[in-house]
Amino acid sequence: MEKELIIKVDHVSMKFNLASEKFDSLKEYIIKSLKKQVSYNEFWALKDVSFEVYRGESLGLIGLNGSGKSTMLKTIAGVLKPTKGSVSVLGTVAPLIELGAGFDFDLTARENIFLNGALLGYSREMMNSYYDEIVEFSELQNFMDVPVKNFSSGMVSRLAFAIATIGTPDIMIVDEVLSVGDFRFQQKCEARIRSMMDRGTTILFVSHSIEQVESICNKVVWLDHGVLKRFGDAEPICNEYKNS
Ligand SMILES: Nc1ncnc2c1ncn2[C@@H]1O[C@H](COP(=O)(O)OP(=O)(O)OP(=O)(O)O)[C@@H](O)[C@H]1O
Repeated sequence: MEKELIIKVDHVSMKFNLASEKFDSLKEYIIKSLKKQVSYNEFWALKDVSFEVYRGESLGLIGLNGSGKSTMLKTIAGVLKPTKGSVSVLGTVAPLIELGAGFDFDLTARENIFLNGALLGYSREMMNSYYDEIVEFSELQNFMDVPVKNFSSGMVSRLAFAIATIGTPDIMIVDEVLSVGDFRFQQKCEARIRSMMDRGTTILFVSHSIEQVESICNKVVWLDHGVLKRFGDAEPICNEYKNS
């Protein structure tokens, strides 16, 4: 059977401009900025990165702190536009990047379920049909009418994970979220990710746990200072990474 291309990352480079001097106040920065007196250092977080992902694969991104993993995922999620090159994504994407980022902390958990659903592009009817499943998975049955500002960070993550993983998206981006919550809940999240993979969802996964990457992913991208160091089957690359 012909493999179906689902993501194509084509010669992607990403530049950030970092102000090269310190400012004592926002006012000083704005004035200097308007007078064009602010100088910037160019910083390339990704340098000419290319790889492809096929339907049903699960791709891990590995590399040291600051190597560009999150930046890469954000360009695939469409949050960042690459400075050079292009990213084509052929399917729906569920980004689990900053869990709880779309919450209004003054609203209750129940209200946030519908708010978050709307942000993810889901209708009220769809959220109604998934409501019980979200509550059950998050194990927050007794807290649905409590404002989210009173939740612990683990509770926020549980609710956000339960909302973000409803349905069967073509691609799911999982950035470090398996490190939230307690150990038992992490295992429950991992099981849910596996069942989505079984239903054909392609997973893009970032974790500092190389064991987790090895157990979930069959392909790996290894980034080193924004450069693609290795791309291919997970096992040999993870072994090389562990020994590096
Ligand atoms: N919005 C931004 N503005 C300026 N620099 C940025 C921005 N986002 C990321 N960077 C820089 O780009 C580099 C890559 O960051 P990125 O978050 O992609 O790395 P990472 O591999 O995910 O790191 P970690 O493992 O620590 O999460 C870092 O040096 C970071 O400081």
